[in-house]
Amino acid sequence: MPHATQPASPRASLLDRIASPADLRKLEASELPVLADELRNFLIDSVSRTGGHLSSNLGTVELTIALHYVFNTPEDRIVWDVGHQTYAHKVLTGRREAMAGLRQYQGISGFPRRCESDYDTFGTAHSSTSISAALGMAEAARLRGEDRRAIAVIGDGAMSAGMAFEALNNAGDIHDTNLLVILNDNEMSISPPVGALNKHLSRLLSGRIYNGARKIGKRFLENLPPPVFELARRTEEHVKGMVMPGTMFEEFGFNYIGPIDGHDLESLLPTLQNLRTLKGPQFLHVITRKGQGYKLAEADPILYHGVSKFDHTAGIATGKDSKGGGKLTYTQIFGDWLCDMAAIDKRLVAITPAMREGSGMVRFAHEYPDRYYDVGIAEQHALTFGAGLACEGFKPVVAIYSTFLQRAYDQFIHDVALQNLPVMMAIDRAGLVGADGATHHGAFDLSYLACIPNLTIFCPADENECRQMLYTAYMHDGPTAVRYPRGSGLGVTPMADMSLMPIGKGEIRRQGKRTALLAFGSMLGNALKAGDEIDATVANMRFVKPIDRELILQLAAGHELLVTLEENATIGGAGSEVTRVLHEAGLPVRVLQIGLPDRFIDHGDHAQLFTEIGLDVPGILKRIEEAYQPNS
Ligand SMILES: Cc1ncc(C[n+]2csc(CCOP(=O)(O)OP(=O)(O)O)c2C)c(N)n1
Ligand SMILES: CC(=O)[C@@H](O)[C@H](O)COP(=O)(O)O
Ligand SMILES: [Mg+2]
Repeated sequence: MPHATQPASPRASLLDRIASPADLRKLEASELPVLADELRNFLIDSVSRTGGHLSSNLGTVELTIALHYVFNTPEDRIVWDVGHQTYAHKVLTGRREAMAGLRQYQGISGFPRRCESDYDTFGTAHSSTSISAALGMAEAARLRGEDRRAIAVIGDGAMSAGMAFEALNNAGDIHDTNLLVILNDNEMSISPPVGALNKHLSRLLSGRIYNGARKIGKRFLENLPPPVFELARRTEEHVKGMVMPGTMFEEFGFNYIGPIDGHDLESLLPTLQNLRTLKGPQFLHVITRKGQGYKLAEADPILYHGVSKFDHTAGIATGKDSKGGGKLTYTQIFGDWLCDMAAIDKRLVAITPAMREGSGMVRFAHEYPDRYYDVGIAEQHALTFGAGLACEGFKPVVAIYSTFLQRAYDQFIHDVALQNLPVMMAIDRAGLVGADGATHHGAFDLSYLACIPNLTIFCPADENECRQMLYTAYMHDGPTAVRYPRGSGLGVTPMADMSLMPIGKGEIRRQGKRTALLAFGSMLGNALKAGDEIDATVANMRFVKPIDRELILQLAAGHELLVTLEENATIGGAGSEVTRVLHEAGLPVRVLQIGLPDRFIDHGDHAQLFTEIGLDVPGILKRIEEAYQPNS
């Protein structure tokens, strides 16, 4: 079954013949394993040049080929969950050349996007949306009397989210909806899978022998006329009930088939061909391997889940930090602080919704396994679970990416903040994240958090401030959020000692004239540089809530123009808080709000994106200069 391990061949002959799935369908089925080799080699080479989500893509090469070969795409709709496994799909749907610009500035996205191709039926990147979206498409076809299929391809990690179950619950109840759910089970999330669902899937895997026998039976059953088929199917369920409990997917009303080997085209093709003819909700369980065909990724699928550019013959040097360029990252500062804090306070418990590596919790998980909770892709549950722990006197720290916190908004308001519970959120990836792009930028957290009562919001401007703020937030008796960006900061080495910071107090970092720059968090560095250029006052505001009203009024009294700087949407963010304070005080000072514009920002290098939207130093200076123009 395993095929390629070598770098890309420059003359990938079958691949050369494919500009679209229509070309793919002209190949003989017997040629497809060779195509899979070529495609896999191409992906290894291509991702080594651009960076990207390697392991998941290598695991879905055969499945992608089989789906486009059997189904009439794009008429039949494939919805890829998360969409981090769509590189083979991109190549087969006319974007082979464009892969050179994958995740690069102005290049194609690392995820499916409707604006990129007709074959990208639904934009994804936040997980567990595929079944809902595909169900909507299947229902649209049914309502219009159109004969086409909708297929959701969802991973075992993504399957653990509540939203996937909400969709199953709905879909299994609509008997004549032509929905096919394909569970791509590689027994991995980003990290090893967790939870009872995972155990259920493992039990299904261990029932292979039974299922193998069942598959043969199914081929026979499918050739029977419908009434006899139905009777036989019920008999089969009865027999199965005696052998092993029904799969939970059958209990949800799906016809469950599998598990089958997702790298074996000889199994995949006939199974999909059969499924294509079946009506009603179908569920196919395929087993794949993350990193399949690239030995280094097979051996360490976590390291190769998401990679920067690398030398594919040597692989990624383990331990190389691709996010901070060799400097200490905010994520590492959080991870170290968490362990230090846990050592001095036994009440500390830490929660991650499936982001152990990305959130810097590997060491904590190892050193404090009893106080570590990976709850799966379940942001909503993570917050309310933390609230429950806090009710009983524990001190939960929920580490969460800004973009994924969007999922848990009501849980934070209703379960944490309203009850004033001391749940601390360590919000990583706040601001622009770079190559993942619009779906992953932490663009909105200040806007959606600033309006919530009881919450204290910390914006560290450098690494040491981050450590001290994490400590201060943890010690605070109420809900707190510390937001910090992806990667490294100004390079200020954190002090080992931890001390409380005065809550709601900013500081003046540079005294100048005429213009005052009010920097929030990650914008301090550029504010100081811009301040030097024009001899402006620079304040490190530190808090968005409570905001330092006294400092704002003081700056307003001594300057002609206040400029707020934040790596968050300008609308509703920190700058809006500043203008609100000034408005309430009745001060007619001019304010220029600089932050993320009112549009979704694409992927690309962080510095390029900053230049594009004018958050770099020249951009800031230009906006200030314009503000002083007579008619501005
Ligand atoms: C709502 C949400 N939370 C977290 C993530 C981060 N994330 C991306 S892929 C992934 C693991 C997905 O596992 P699985 O669905 O099994 O796919 P695999 O990576 O194994 O191919 C996670 C947690 C996300 N994309 N969306
Ligand atoms: C697809 C997904 O959601 C994650 O894999 C994400 O790309 C990780 O981002 P970081 O690289 O910033 O951890
Ligand atoms: Mg998986």
